[in-house]
Amino acid sequence: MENISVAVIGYGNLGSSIVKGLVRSQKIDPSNITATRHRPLEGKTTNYLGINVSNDNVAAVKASDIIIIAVKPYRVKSVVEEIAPALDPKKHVLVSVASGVTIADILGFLKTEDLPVFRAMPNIAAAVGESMTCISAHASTKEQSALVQEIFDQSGETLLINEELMDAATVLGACGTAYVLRFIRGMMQGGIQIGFSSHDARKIALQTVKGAAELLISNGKHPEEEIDSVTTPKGCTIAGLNEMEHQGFSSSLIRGIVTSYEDILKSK
Ligand SMILES: NC(=O)C1=CN([C@@H]2O[C@H](COP(=O)(O)OP(=O)(O)OC[C@H]3O[C@@H](n4cnc5c(N)ncnc54)[C@H](OP(=O)(O)O)[C@@H]3O)[C@@H](O)[C@H]2O)C=CC1
Ligand SMILES: O=C(O)[C@@H]1CCC=N1
Repeated sequence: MENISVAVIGYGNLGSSIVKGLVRSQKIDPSNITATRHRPLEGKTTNYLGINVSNDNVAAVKASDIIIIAVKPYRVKSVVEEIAPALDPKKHVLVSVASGVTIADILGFLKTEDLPVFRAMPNIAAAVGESMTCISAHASTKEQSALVQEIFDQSGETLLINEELMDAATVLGACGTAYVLRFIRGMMQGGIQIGFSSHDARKIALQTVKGAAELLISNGKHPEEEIDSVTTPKGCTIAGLNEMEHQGFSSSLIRGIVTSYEDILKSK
């Protein structure tokens, strides 16, 4: 990976998280990363991470091997059409992280089937090396697939999936960050009501969420098995959990996930 150069077209919430994850990994020299944005830059063409920043998508493509498209879905067509003449199938690999835009859409914008095109669905925890990134590929060699996976491995866990599951991956793995953050906020609100300062409620909620996830990551168990270890018969945990379920806790989560999924399908 050391000699690979990466262009991130769209240095926004997700694009900057991907870049931070890559820089943090120290597997790629920041000077080999170029990120582009739409708004005019205020003078500096390197930023605090040591990467190149620019408004010139075509120059960024020409200077890079891996091109990550991280603009809003409705901008993918114009950006891909803009950079298409600069893309060389022998050199470049294109990766789109845009929600709901298929590989077939991108090939249509490119007007070629020859370029290796990937979809990847990371989340903003890439910035701290803890993303979950699902990846699917078109017309790529094993080496190209391995390279794209290695790039996203630097910012968390990766999973190769069939593209038909990419919208589901978007909901569970990318929107999922927001669902979990809202859960944490709810924990904090409850914690404050029963006596903690916001600061301490935040600390307790975060470490409790992290600990619960780490338990399952380390032992591979189903959550309900560990819930059994927490719920004392006639105890306070089961009383609270059952009340949460009476109020529709799991059901609202499932419905929210399905609604997000339907929203992506509607946008097509
Ligand atoms: N946010 C998330 O958690 C996730 C987002 N995604 C996908 O990632 C994509 C980006 O989302 P997000 O980061 O939230 O969006 P943002 O609006 O934060 O970022 C979009 C970036 O694209 C830049 N941009 C716009 N037009 C151009 C252009 N013509 N050339 C170069 N750059 C341009 C913007 O520039 P400027 O800053 O100057 O306005 C901005 O930096 C979307 O397609 C989304 O579906 C996928 C998974 C998770
Ligand atoms: O909400 C969105 O549209 C994007 C896609 C996945 C996460 N954020």
